[in-house]
Order: sequence, then C-alpha cells, then structure tokens
Amino acid sequence: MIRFDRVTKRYGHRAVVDSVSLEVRKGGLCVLLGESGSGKSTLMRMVNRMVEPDAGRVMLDGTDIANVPPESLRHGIGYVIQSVGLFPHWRVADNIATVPRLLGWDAARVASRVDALLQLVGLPPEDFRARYPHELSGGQAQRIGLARALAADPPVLLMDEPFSALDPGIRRGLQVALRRIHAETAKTILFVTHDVEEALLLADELAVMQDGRLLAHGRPAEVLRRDADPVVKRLFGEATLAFHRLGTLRAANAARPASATQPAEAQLPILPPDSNLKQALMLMLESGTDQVALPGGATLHLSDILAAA
Ligand SMILES: Nc1ncnc2c1ncn2[C@@H]1O[C@H](COP(=O)(O)OP(=O)(O)OP(=O)(O)O)[C@@H](O)[C@H]1O
Repeated sequence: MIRFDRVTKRYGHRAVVDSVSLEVRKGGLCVLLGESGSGKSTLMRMVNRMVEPDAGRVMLDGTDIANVPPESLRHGIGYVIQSVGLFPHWRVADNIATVPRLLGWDAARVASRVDALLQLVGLPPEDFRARYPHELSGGQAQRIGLARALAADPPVLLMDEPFSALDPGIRRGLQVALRRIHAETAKTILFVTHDVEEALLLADELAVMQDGRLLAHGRPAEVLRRDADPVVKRLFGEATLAFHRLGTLRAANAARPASATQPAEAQLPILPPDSNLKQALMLMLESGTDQVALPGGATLHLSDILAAA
C-alpha cells in the first residue's frame, strides 16, 4: 500500500536517500532501522510530502502522492514524533480532536471518538480527557500523541522514534500497546528507530538503511540470517546476532512432537504458548535444564536451538 519507487533525495551533492525502492503491505508494520543519519526520517517524511523526492515516486494505494495536495494527503496519514507536540493550552480531549474538528465532525461524534481513543491507548477517559499536557507523564503524553494521530482513523501511521525519549519500562509498555493497537486496527505503519530491540519487538518487516541506501528488507528472520550483510551484522552486534535471530524464530517450529512412546515430561519447565527460541533458551538457563516442554506435549532440546541458531 506504501510503495517507494527508486526515490532519491539530495542535499547539496549528497544523496541522503539514494534510489530506495521499498513496499509496505496494507496492514503491515515495517520498521526502518539504521544508524543516526542513515536517511530513515527523510525517507519516511516523503510519505506525507514533508520532503519531496528529487527523483522517483511514492505511491499510496496505487496513487502517486505527487498528485495529491499535501493537506488532504495528511488527513489520511497519522504522524507521531518523539517530541509529542501537544498544544500546551488545550486539554487532552481538544488535542485529540484537532483533525476531526478540522474535518467538520459534529460535537457528539468528536466526544465519543475521543473517549474511544483514550480507551484504545489505555488511559481512562474520565481521568484524562480534561487534563492539560503539563499534567501528563512522558509516557502518557506519548499515548495522547498516538491517540491524536489515530483520531480521524487514517489508514496509514508514520512513527518517527516515538518512544526514544522514554525510560525503558515505560517504553516497553508503549511498544506492547502499539502491537495491540496494530493488531486491533490493521493500520499500515512505518516506524523509524535506531534501537535494535525495539525493531525486533515491533516489526513484521524490517528495512535496514545505511548511508541513504536500503541494505536489507524482509521479515526479521530473513534479515538476520547467518550470512547477513556485514553492515547488518554490525548493526545488530556481531556477537549477539545469533541471539537476536533466536528471537525471530518460533519455538513450536523447532520442537519435537509429543511422542506416544515417551512418557509426558511432567517435570520439565513449560514454555508459554507462542514463545520464540530466545525465550526458550532463557527458560533453560533459568531452570538449569536442557529441555523444555511446550503446551500440548512437544519438547524442545538445547540441541534443537543450537541447530536453528
Ligand atoms: N533539510 C536538510 N538539509 C540538509 N541536510 C539534511 C536535511 N535533512 C536531513 N539532512 C541530512 O540528511 C541525512 C539523513 O537524515 P535523516 O534525518 O533522514 O537520518 P535518520 O536516519 O533519520 O537519522 P536520526 O536517527 O539521527 O534521526 C543526515 O546527514 C542529515 O544531516
């Protein structure tokens, strides 16, 4: 649904985005990952025409956005940035309602939308709708920023390092909330970060950038394969690449099926459903065993993990 077709952006003689082609499928969550200055934000900002490419084009649902006036284009695109940018003298409800009011929604529809969005981002409406931005913590303000971006139900969300300024615990809470919201709303999301853990937690697709070029693109397990590009390896940490890769592989796919001849391993630690191999390894390390059981009776051995890593 978002398609970059050989887009280039130059500042002076330098191409900060260099002939990038990339497709983000409808309802997908694509994380743009790369070191500072690699061109991630510039690429993202082409989608809402905050940056115009010097060459190439950006298509949204098959339409070349160069033909769509920026104002109407942006009504269909939510944008969330690190410094939330809430209007300080407006209450939370008014901040969230900015775009719906611009679109001429009536007061009752706006009010019910504000409450529904506060629920969606995990803040009780009766407690939060009348607060001012200075009465919010950083994490709460970022949740309001997300609610505001979702207000007019845009099909596309652009998120530029939205959680970078938050403490690790609060940040993790927002990442989990975003995954839930993505699953519930099926928005197409492009998310910029330079944080590897965040990228792996969120992405169904990863696009790795370096010096304006797209180095790798695909599902996390594909991008982190053993023979990954050296720059990708460096970005994820040579020493921990295999460990990260385990986090992209489902434990159930590497496990041995429950066997009728073998008695059920009642005393083995049980891995929660949908765990990945990193979680399985952690459980083995914590419990001092080299086998764990999966719900349903399959077993996973340390050697299965080593074979998959
Ligand atoms: N308006 C501009 N004029 C000149 N150079 C710019 C402009 N905007 C960005 N750049 C340069 O383009 C390069 C890419 O910037 P961009 O913000 O896209 O990178 P990034 O990967 O998002 O980095 P970060 O993670 O630090 O935000 C940087 O070297 C930056 O200095």
